[in-house]
Amino acid sequence: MSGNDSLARLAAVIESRKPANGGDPAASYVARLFDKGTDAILKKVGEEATETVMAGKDGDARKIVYEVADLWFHSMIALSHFGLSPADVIRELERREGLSGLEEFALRKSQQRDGESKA
Ligand SMILES: N=c1c2ncn([C@@H]3O[C@H](COP(=O)(O)OP(=O)(O)OP(=O)(O)O)[C@@H](O)[C@H]3O)c2ncn1[C@@H]1O[C@H](COP(=O)(O)O)[C@@H](O)[C@H]1O
Repeated sequence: MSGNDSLARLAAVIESRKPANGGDPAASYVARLFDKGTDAILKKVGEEATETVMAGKDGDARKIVYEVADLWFHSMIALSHFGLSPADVIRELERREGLSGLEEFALRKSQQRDGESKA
């Protein structure tokens, strides 16, 4: 079983918790978060990112995995809220495959300079 399969299965469960798909805030954590709306969803992403940083500072491998799982889970709820899916993120990572971050940075800077000189 690949990680992509688990992410796709979780994404389908998250999708099923949307109000339009009959998600019940009384019975589901995900449905409750969708019901609370954008600010609540983004707040959870921020909290879990902070908790990931704290776990990293502690250097505790078990805690890091636990907090990153929370962060991925809440990021997936945010993606779904905005009509996106893990497949969109995976496509973007695949697009970047083999392109060094330093090369990409240099390319972006030169495109910005070109844009500025044309303006
Ligand atoms: N992977 C998760 C998952 N990870 C974390 N959580 C919940 O996310 C909530 C927020 O976590 P926090 O650590 O912030 O804890 P908290 O309860 O807010 O408390 P504080 O720390 O803020 O005081 C907790 O209630 C966790 O149980 C999750 N809830 C659900 N899932 C998956 O989503 C599926 C659907 O869940 P329901 O919509 O609830 O059926 C489940 O079958 C799981 O596969």
